[in-house]
Amino acid sequence: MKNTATLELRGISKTYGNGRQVLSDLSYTLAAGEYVAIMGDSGVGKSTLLNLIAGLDAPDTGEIWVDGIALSANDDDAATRLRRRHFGFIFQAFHVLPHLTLLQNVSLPLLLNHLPLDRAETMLTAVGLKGREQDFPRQLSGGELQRVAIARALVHRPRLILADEPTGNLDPDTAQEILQLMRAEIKANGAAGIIVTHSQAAAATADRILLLTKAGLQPLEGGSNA
Ligand SMILES: Nc1ncnc2c1ncn2[C@@H]1O[C@H](COP(=O)(O)OP(=O)(O)OP(=O)(O)O)[C@@H](O)[C@H]1O
Repeated sequence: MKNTATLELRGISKTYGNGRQVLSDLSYTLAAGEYVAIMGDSGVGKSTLLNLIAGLDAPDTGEIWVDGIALSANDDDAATRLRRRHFGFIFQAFHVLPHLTLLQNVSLPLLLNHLPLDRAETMLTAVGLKGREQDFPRQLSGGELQRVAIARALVHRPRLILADEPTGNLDPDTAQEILQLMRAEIKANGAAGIIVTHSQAAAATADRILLLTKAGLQPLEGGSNA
């Protein structure tokens, strides 16, 4: 493993077409094995930041480096390969595919990355869906679907896990179990993770809590520091 930061943000700025500047000259470095929560007022730009890191949108200025590779230096194919192999997304927008069984859905990142498929079943069990492998997404509740999305995001042991309100539609006990699973996966794989959340309980499962304001990302007390 290269001895570089897993994620490095250098002077990121983003203004939307309507002239609204959301992020201004934001810099931050996330090391391998680090798990941070980002909190902040509604509209401050948390999802915008996560979308930029995910490569779903491009910053106006600045660079985003993942494992020593600049995202902007990648052509589209290379960026897609990097994301597919190294990223795990837990976003509301990343729907579970309706025509695939749960097992097929969770197997997808393994298939695309030519990895052994057996971990798909393990991950479904880890999120409490053992015995539901052959079910289709339409047979699941919203919370169960979210757990499938989480299993799919973690199954290929990504280097960088990005989660936007991952437990928003889970009951508190299940949310805690899933958050601890996310944390355990990040730590076991020497990955890095960012969770964006309004929930203090969810944020407290990260190593550190960062507050996003107009001034940038500032540390806040309250992470688990474990
Ligand atoms: N595609 C877009 N076009 C124009 N403005 C946008 C776009 N996406 C987001 N915004 C604006 O940018 C600002 C930041 O939005 P963002 O979703 O990043 O905030 P957030 O901190 O994640 O908020 P919340 O906690 O409410 O989810 C908001 O004022 C929003 O209206």
